[in-house]
Amino acid sequence: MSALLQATKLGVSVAGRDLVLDLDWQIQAGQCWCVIGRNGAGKTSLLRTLAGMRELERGQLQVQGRDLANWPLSELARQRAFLSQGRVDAFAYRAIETVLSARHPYHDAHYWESAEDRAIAIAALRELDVAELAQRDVRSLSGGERQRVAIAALLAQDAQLMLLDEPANALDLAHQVSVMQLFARLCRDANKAVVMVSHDLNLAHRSATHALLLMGDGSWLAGPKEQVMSAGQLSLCLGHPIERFEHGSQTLFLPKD
Ligand SMILES: Nc1ncnc2c1ncn2[C@@H]1O[C@H](COP(=O)(O)OP(=O)(O)OP(=O)(O)O)[C@@H](O)[C@H]1O
Repeated sequence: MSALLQATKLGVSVAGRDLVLDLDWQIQAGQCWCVIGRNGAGKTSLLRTLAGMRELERGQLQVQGRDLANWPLSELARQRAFLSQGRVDAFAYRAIETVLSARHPYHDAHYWESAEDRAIAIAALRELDVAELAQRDVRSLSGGERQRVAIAALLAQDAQLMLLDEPANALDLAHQVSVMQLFARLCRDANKAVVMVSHDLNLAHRSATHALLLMGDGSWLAGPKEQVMSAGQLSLCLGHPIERFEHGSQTLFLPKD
């Protein structure tokens, strides 16, 4: 079976600087990838390229064996969803409306949302613990509440591949843990795949099965997390010495003084 996403000799550069060089990478159903790198290493640029929101400069990118450029947009939107970092709401939409808008890729045959769309949207808001905010103007929500509504919309889109730029951003501790557990569960039990950018090594290690380290000079390292998330590799990647500890069933990473 084809990989959900396959990059071959993929290159990403910005303003003449190579951020990612010759990336050969496959994402399979059931895998949860975290993307790690220091500020400016190219994580967002890579994610936007994978989502088709940034022009493919070098190499090949295939979704389920078909070149990304050859996917009709609404069909692609049923296969992959993208959660961007930060959002600006200019208009007075209710939270439920922003989640329902994620159902548009399923509306080829009808304009208005169906009862099923509504049920899916409400279930997604409940999953993210924001059902009671359904009728609120999104502009009145706190940063963390708005982020959870955005994740609810992503769930309602029901794509197999989810590309997430810092999904735990702005969330309190309890919701950081529950959201990361949710993505891990969707990969493990619902055959989804996740690629998420994270600056929190401990949370990332708990939920991910695999890791992609971007070294900032174009080089990269990809593989199962136990191979890739070593203290040495992470120290190199993040430009600061890091220690790795095993604590019961948990792995912890701490920066050295
Ligand atoms: N339009 C642009 N012109 C010049 N440089 C840009 C442009 N867009 C992005 N960059 C630069 O490209 C680099 C990669 O940016 P990117 O947002 O992908 O980094 P990142 O790894 O996601 O960083 P962070 O951890 O800070 O979110 C940064 O140095 C950024 O300043």
